[in-house]
Amino acid sequence: MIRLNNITKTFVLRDRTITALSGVSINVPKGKIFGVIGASGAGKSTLIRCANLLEQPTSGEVYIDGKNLMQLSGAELARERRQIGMIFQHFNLLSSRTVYQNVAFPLELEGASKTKIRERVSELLNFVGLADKHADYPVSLSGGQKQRVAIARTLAASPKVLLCDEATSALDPETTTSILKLLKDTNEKFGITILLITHEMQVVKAICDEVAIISGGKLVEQGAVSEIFSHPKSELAKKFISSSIKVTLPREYEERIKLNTAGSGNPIIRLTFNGDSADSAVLSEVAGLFGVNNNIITAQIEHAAGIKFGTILVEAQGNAENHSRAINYYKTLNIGAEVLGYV
Ligand SMILES: Nc1ncnc2c1ncn2[C@@H]1O[C@H](COP(=O)(O)OP(=O)(O)OP(=O)(O)O)[C@@H](O)[C@H]1O
Repeated sequence: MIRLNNITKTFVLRDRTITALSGVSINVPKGKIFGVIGASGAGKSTLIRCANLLEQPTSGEVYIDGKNLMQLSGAELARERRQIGMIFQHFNLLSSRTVYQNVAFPLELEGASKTKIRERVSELLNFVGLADKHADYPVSLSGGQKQRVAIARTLAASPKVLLCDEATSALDPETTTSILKLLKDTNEKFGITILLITHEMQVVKAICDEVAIISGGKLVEQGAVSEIFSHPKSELAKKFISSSIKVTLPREYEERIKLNTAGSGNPIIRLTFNGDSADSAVLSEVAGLFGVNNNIITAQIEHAAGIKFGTILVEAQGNAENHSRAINYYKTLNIGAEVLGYV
């Protein structure tokens, strides 16, 4: 549905030339949600803006639903762009229009009848959960509500494709979750293909089917989310994945490890689960097999595209010989086991 072919974009400034994108190709199948992740300055915004030619690539091709946008006349491109919705980090609502009038705007441009507008706007406001706010102005809405209006407005034009430019970056975590759910519902209910850019692996994990990782304007790695999470190849992919897992040893344990210079006692072990790890009741297994009981200190286990991964920090009890047997056993199950110290 969206195919960016060997896209290069250079910006020529007075004193230098910036290569924002260098030979980037991505292919987003119909009905999928595709995430592009990268750090600040990686080229994400430039890439998504190339997808509807808000930014004209220096070279390469942009196909939407089989049409090469770069070969279209101005009028044809304008028509095609109506099929490509876009939502932004800062919502871009019309402040002088009510919620209803914002959502009605694309339909008015199309010349739809008042009845058709009324029907469609009320359907969409129900869909985004804002039917009761129809007469309010954007200024009185929360960030999440504004983004809901922006999504409803974009859907009013019945797009085939939705481009999301850091759509949740200005929102708190709870609101982010609800907007991501709304995007997923939009994808499922209307079959809309979504291309989104983000700097957060949480967003990719929550709703994307496929992901591309970019850095310095180049594509580093791309594939199914389940594949990238289970077998990340690049250092950058590994870094983004670990940044979405925030498990740290409580200070009290750090102090105790520092004080225990003898290196004996109960080991504190970091168990790391990735897509290759056996999905078994491993903590009770090691208790049964080796007499090693584990006291869970802290843990974060996540799911992405059917893959379970994450980290558990445990204090292992029992004797030293059995600890190393248990550690070897974890390794046979592809569970990372690192001793952080002893308490
Ligand atoms: N209009 C422009 N003129 C000149 N340079 C630009 C322009 N737009 C982007 N760039 C440069 O291109 C590079 C990629 O920028 P881009 O905004 O695409 O990155 P990004 O990954 O979206 O970053 P962020 O997450 O900070 O928005 C940066 O070096 C940026 O300075």
